[in-house]
Amino acid sequence: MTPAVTHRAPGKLLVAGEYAVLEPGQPSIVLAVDRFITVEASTPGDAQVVLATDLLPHEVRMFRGRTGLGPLDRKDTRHLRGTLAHLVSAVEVVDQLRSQLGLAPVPLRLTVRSDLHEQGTKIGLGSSGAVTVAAVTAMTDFCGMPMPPELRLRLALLASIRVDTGPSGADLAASTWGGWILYRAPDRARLLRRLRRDGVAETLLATWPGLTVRALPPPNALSLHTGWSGSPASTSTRVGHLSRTTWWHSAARSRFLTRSTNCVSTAVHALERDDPQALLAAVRGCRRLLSDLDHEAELGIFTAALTDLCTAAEACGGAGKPSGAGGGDCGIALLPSNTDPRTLHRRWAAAGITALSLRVTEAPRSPDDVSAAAGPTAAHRLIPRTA
Ligand SMILES: Nc1ncnc2c1ncn2[C@@H]1O[C@H](COP(=O)(O)OP(=O)(O)O)[C@@H](O)[C@H]1O
Ligand SMILES: C[C@@](O)(CCOP(=O)(O)OP(=O)(O)O)CC(=O)O
Repeated sequence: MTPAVTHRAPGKLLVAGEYAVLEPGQPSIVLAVDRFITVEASTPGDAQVVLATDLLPHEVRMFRGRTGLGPLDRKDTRHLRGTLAHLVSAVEVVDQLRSQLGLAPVPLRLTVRSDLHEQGTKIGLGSSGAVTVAAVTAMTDFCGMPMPPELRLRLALLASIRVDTGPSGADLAASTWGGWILYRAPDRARLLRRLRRDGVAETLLATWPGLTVRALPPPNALSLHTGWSGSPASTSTRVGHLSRTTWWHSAARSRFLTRSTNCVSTAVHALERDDPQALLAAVRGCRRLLSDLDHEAELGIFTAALTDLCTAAEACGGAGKPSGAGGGDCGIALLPSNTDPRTLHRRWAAAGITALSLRVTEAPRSPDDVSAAAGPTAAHRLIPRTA
């Protein structure tokens, strides 16, 4: 029996560039934190595929059909489009890749444990991205086809866009590499069309215009703090709403994209020069940008808790902003390292915000380890060890 393989992928926080990063080629800064989703890939009992996650009270046994996975018990059908959508898509993408490489599907059990939820409630650390990266990595290792990070990111992106072409994939990049990351997204709608036309293997190795991943140096003189607003928020609702507004089709959108690019560039230069004051100014700029977007497009980004979170960070001499789509979930604050964070945490507690004890995960050893530019040169790495 093939030995079980376990992989854990970290959650993420967005430092700069949210909403703008939805546009292919627009920059964002994302970082990975030390809360994880863990996926074990192992040999199942009597079904071809078994998915077990702590989000469901029972495991779901499945068969492999001509068009993908189906549940053995029809009562489980609803889970395939809901809670299990990302896991199912990850399995189907790896199955398609193996089939295109002339390899048989591998009997598979995936067992998932999430630390990105509090009592079953997501806290906004990118659980869909982390579960996809962890599942793809555990599966490809288990099947004897270990891959370099850039191919794992691409497989995870393909799995993700089969569920929804909306999300940028910034969470996938942070979960794949860890540390502070500069991320630009590819055109997901175009990728999905290509995936349907050419299949996984060919799409995986094509050039993906717009996609960039680069490691950034962490700031040395600032501490990072994360506050949980206590309420979960639906990112897809906000992103879907935005694309239907008149704002989306107006000149205001291109002004927003230009301002966002400037904010991210200022933050990147501040990180590269290790200039804490410049980074704080850039993060305050990101807060103002999101606030203007909120007013213009009426997205409900700034809840009372998220506004309090930012105000408290600035009152303590730092900078704060929502992380991601807002409306709830988390926000971040950066404080000068010589500032006692207890004042911030007291202010947050008074506003009903929970300070989460999170640290940035270890970064890639060198920026050269991070490259999403893998094209056809990576083809040989697809050939599995056991083939
Ligand atoms: N522990 C888990 N097990 C299986 N799937 C998960 C798990 N955590 C998240 N997911 C997938 O991610 C989806 C949640 O995505 P989303 O609402 O975007 O949350 P987040 O903001 O944390 O990414 C779930 O519906 C499910 O498909
Ligand atoms: C709006 C965004 O640019 C940032 C959203 O970040 P969130 O952290 O809100 O997303 P979830 O991981 O689903 O919680 C959308 C995106 O980049 O996909």
